[in-house]
Amino acid sequence: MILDVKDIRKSYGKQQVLKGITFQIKKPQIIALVGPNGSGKSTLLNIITNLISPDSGEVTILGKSNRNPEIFKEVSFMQDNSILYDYLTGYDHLQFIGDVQKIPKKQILETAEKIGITSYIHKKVGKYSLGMKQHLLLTMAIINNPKLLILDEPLNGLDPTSAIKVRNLLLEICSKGTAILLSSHNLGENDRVTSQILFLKEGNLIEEDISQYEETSYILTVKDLERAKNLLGKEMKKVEINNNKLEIVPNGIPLSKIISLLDEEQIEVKDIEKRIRGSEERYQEIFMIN
Ligand SMILES: Nc1ncnc2c1ncn2[C@@H]1O[C@H](COP(=O)(O)OP(=O)(O)OP(=O)(O)O)[C@@H](O)[C@H]1O
Repeated sequence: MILDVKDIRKSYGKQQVLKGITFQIKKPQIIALVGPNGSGKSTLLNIITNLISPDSGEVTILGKSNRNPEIFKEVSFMQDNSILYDYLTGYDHLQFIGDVQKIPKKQILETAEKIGITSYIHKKVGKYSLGMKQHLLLTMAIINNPKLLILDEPLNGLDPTSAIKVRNLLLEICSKGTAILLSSHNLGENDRVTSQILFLKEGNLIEEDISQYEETSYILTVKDLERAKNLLGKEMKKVEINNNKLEIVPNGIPLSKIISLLDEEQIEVKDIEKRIRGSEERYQEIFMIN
């Protein structure tokens, strides 16, 4: 077991932010923690990493209590950039962690190279852009090759190129045996890297596998709707007529096959629209946004 969170409760004054949060991470995988602003994501991550105490409940990481300082050799937490010192360089920050955790300089420089911060590593952090700070924070979080990596909004402030790079890096780190728990508002990005989502709603957790609800569908404008529906209905997971268009959930059957089936019956396709139902749609259902 990598992470075992049991019945965590936390209130600030009369506001009950977490009402009994329980979940586990059993194997290396990427899990996203999702919820509206103020839903308690940071509070939960801060409790898991023992930065704040819960009112009740327990967190066990790799078989040890999260209050045991030993675990932080194998767990990293990437927080927001307020923990950085403007008057120190990126390398100063990395060296500090390296000294505390006895990480060789070579490993520090290799990690910096991998993330792509080498060109500005000796500049003062006060001169860094938001994206450069995010990259430094990520380097700081992974230099000890943690077994559990916890990231609060890792893609915040990154341009698309950097976000893709970080996403690929997270997938690579995970494939080498690190479990990753991240909070993120970027739902489309989450779908690309995560296998599981923890939706935090009104202090409770709704835990879901993305594969449960991720679905590709095609909306086809065709000449002969009924005939097309009867033809494809036998082979596809779902075929419906909505607003004079054919909605198809193909269940793995490629679009080219759909087109050729229709073509064989001389049914003309005038337009095709692809829709991917992912965590964004699920988020709307859970948090009832119209
Ligand atoms: N130290 C504190 N004292 C009082 N209330 C707090 C404290 N920290 C957080 N809160 C309140 O607890 C709730 C949850 O805050 P938290 O920062 O955990 O949410 P979040 O989901 O991380 O939000 P965001 O997406 O905006 O970062 C909010 O209503 C917040 O105002």
